[in-house]
Amino acid sequence: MSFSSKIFVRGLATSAKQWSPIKTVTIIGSGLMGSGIAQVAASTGHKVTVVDQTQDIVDKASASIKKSLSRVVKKKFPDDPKAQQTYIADTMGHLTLQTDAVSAVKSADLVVEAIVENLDVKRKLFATLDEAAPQHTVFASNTSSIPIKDIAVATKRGDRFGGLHFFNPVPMMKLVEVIRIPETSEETYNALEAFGKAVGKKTVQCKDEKGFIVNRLLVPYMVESIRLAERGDASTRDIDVAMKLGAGYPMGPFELLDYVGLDTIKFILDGWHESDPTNPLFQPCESLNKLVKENKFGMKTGEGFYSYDK
Ligand SMILES: C[C@H](O)CC(=O)SCCNC(=O)CCNC(=O)[C@H](O)C(C)(C)COP(=O)(O)OP(=O)(O)OC[C@H]1O[C@@H](n2cnc3c(N)ncnc32)[C@H](O)[C@@H]1OP(=O)(O)O
Ligand SMILES: NC(=O)c1ccc[n+]([C@@H]2O[C@H](COP(=O)([O-])OP(=O)(O)OC[C@H]3O[C@@H](n4cnc5c(N)ncnc54)[C@H](O)[C@@H]3O)[C@@H](O)[C@H]2O)c1
Repeated sequence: MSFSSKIFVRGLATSAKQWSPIKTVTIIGSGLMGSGIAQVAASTGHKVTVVDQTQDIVDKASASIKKSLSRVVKKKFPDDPKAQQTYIADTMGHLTLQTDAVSAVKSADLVVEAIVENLDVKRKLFATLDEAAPQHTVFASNTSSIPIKDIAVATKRGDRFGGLHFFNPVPMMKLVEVIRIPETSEETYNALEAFGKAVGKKTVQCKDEKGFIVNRLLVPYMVESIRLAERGDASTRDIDVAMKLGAGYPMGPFELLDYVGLDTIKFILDGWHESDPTNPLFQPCESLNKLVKENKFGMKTGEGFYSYDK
């Protein structure tokens, strides 16, 4: 085979690899979001490896995925226990949970990061994975608020980097936002969008701007709800009832704040205030700061705007 045709074939092979659908996925972070993303990827036939820091954490993630699956199958296969068990067994059969991130990316087509919302920790992780993952592997972050470009700079694969922003709870929320940075190649964007659809979500595309689409609208709405209560215009309960019955929302803003986590919302708001200090929507919120200072993060700690049985 001539030299030029070898280049041509290799080129096709390389680019063909970038065009082939994503089949093997590694998810780093098995918390609220990582376990949900793993669940929907495994239940749609993808080979999934989930990584977290300790065996105890991944064991807990396995239990939480099984618990969520048991809720899903009751609706998917009503009155058919055999089909329910088969679906759960097949999904769990596609899942490997471990604590070694480097070995977990060795044969990944896609790596989705869903670890703590901390830029330095995300950058450190991606820099390590960039050395370990194959050339064709696409990287994506599930970050709520950090610009994807600020994470991607830690790697040498900006053309194979994007954002996949899923919503909580992942098995129930039908949307995934697909975010591209200027370097994201067409092949990468197409692969990310196809993966979002393959796991059963509706995809939307947005620029790498603050909060992408949903959070840019939802976080200010939730914080404005707190300011409305701070002014004494209405109680948290009445504001929740009003938005559920008056606007058809499944949860009121204070229920949602406690559901997503007050620490997460404060992190997002503080980041946006720092980068745009005069924007009235991003001004610090006293009640939010007080609850977070008291470690009252909402459902995850048993108390936020409301109290929960832990
Ligand atoms: C900040 C981030 O970056 C971005 C975000 O994520 S912002 C947050 C986005 N998410 C939202 O806005 C969530 C809004 N809330 C909702 O959509 C709904 O309240 C909800 C889907 C969470 C719960 O559904 P709802 O009908 O209100 O109540 P619920 O009785 O808990 O669930 C009904 C059924 O849904 C299914 N379900 C709910 N949660 C589930 C889960 N985690 N796993 C599997 N199935 C679930 C179950 O079948 C459940 O029936 P069951 O209780 O008999 O098992
Ligand atoms: N909670 C939400 O509603 C929501 C929705 C969409 C996106 N997000 C984003 O998803 C990401 C994860 O959020 P979450 O709510 O699942 O958090 P979480 O705290 O539930 O889970 C984070 C997990 O990452 C693990 N982790 C941290 N550092 C790690 C490392 N270096 N290597 C491996 N694992 C590590 C932690 O042990 C933990 O299990 C964040 O970037 C967040 O902004 C959150």
